[in-house]
Amino acid sequence: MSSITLTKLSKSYGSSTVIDDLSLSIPEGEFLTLLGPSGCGKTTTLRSIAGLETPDAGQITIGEKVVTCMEQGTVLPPNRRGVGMVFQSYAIWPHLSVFDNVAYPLRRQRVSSKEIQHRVMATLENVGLDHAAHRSATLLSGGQQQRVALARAIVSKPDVLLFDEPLSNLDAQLRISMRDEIQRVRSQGNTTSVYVTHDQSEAFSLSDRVAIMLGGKIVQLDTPEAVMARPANLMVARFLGVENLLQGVVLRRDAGSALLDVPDLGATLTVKCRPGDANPGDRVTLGIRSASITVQSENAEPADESQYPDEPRNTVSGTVVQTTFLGEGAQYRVAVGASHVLARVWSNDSAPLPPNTRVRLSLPSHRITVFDR
Ligand SMILES: Nc1ncnc2c1ncn2[C@@H]1O[C@H](COP(=O)(O)OP(=O)(O)OP(=O)(O)O)[C@@H](O)[C@H]1O
Repeated sequence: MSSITLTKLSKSYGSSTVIDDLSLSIPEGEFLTLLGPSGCGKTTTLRSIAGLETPDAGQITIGEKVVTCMEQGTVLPPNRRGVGMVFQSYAIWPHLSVFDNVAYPLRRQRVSSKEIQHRVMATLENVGLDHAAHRSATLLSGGQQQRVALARAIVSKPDVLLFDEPLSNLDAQLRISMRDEIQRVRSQGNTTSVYVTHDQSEAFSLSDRVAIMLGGKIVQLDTPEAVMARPANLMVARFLGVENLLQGVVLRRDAGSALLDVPDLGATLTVKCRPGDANPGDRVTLGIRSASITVQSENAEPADESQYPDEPRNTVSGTVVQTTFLGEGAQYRVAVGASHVLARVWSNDSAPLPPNTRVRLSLPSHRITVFDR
């Protein structure tokens, strides 16, 4: 187990800056995910930690060891960094058996054959592949090949585990079982881990903290819950798929909340916000997820909202223009004022409301995020 520190890391290809003066500290034992859209520089950052890519500037420390320091010309090769890596493409050797694939890093370290036999079999057992030890690795399914890659990454008990989109080539079901496998293996050794993905659900389910990367920079570094609840800015909100983004103007400000005029909805809304987030006259953008909005037919009894006695519910009226049945619940596109609002209902307790139904939407104030325009 080692901490990882990146200091002022930069990398360009021609005129395109891929990592832009990036600094990041990952404490011992943490599972951190670099999450961002394609091309934002996640893989290049990960490969720089592994020693498979050389940055133009900056320093990387693993534990006490400076593994890259461009200012001093230090670049340790991958096999001297104490890292294990799992790639999207499995990267296992087709001409070797499962056993020999996993044994490979130990043989490079000149570990005795008795010890190799013991450690490889124990690791294969750990990932549920001991029965396949002597099969050719290429005869295994994609999911099993990725388990071989995971076993090979952990067999030498590295200080750090690096994962480059390891689930991308697997189908939905295998993805979940491999994700659980990574979580299990990781929690056994509590190895410091860096994981790269563009998939939010992977990032949120595995990580202690998530670093959102956009354009070669980390724009938000937080727990999964905090990233979901409070995207740092509008670009992060868009990347995370916050469906409803509305324009507003701040009318009034109290200690913990603000009253906003939202002409698109023809309504005023109260939102929770931090001091300094919104001042009277500010033009802002409001973000709210479809799943945070409650939908009710106007003919139904108003919902019991006593669980949030001090919470302004921001109720607005509208007309359903589109209903999409999602298997588990439904999504509604609702015309409110001059705008459309997306709302997601998770329950199948009653039949989905058909188009043209008049509805009440509740937009809980603590679920609305305010962004500078
Ligand atoms: N060897 C290279 N030569 C030129 N350009 C490169 C090279 N490697 C990466 N790039 C470019 O650098 C940018 C960042 O690549 P990187 O793979 O780090 O992004 P990413 O966020 O991991 O994206 P993805 O999820 O698509 O892999 C991309 O525009 C990519 O085309």
